[in-house]
Amino acid sequence: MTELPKIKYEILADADALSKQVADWLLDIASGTSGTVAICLSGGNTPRRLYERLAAAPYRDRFPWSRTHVFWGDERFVPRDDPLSNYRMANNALLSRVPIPAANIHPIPTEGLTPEEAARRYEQELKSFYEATRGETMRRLFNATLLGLGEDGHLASLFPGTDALQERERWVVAVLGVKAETRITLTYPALENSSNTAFLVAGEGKNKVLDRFRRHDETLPAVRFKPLGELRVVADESAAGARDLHERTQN
Ligand SMILES: O=C1O[C@H](COP(=O)(O)O)[C@@H](O)[C@H](O)[C@H]1O
Repeated sequence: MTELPKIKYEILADADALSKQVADWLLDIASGTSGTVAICLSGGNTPRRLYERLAAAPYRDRFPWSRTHVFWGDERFVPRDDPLSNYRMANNALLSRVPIPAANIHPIPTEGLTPEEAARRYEQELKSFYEATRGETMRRLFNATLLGLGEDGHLASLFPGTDALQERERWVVAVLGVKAETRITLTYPALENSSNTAFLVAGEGKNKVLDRFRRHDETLPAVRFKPLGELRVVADESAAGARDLHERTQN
């Protein structure tokens, strides 16, 4: 039988409480890290409130932005100003509002390249960053990784039934033909190389998939994710369902 990873579940009253919990968690990690802090951001809608919170007091002034680098776990292959762009969402909600150096922002390229070239280029950027800042101390690629849980169990743009799920060498691949727009996604080996990871899960629409996740339904890409560091699931009550309220940690 596959050994189950230890997962910490945190169930918060609503999406606002969820965003505060995750903002505090990120601030703790960043403050407790000496030197460069690398955060892998998620896209979609769920993290928007968190990003807005980080851009406001007290987080805006307390966060060590000057030594923080941000990356993305996945991107839609659209121009940066497209409403679907994960970069655009994070930039509007957070990055354009805090004193983070432009050189510390590492968007997935989506213009002037083929999807395959974009994936290769981002992989090279991640590897260069890793070698420059992580090699000597054997630290993880990311200090913190944020992930969403899609209703079909996808994380980043690792969708059920796709070849990307089998990838163990490449750190970044292009995913064509699943969604209307091509995606660029980090693969399991890159996403798993994180000291701390949190799935952010909010809203009633996530009820069924979160239930399947908790039952370790291995058909879900999110269940097959086995990070090297700590893993937590931070959910609101509508995603978790009332029966979960007294059952907050699971091995
Ligand atoms: O398409 C995507 O969806 C997932 C889940 O988004 P959510 O808003 O339903 O939590 C997201 O994590 C990913 O970055 C995004 O590209």
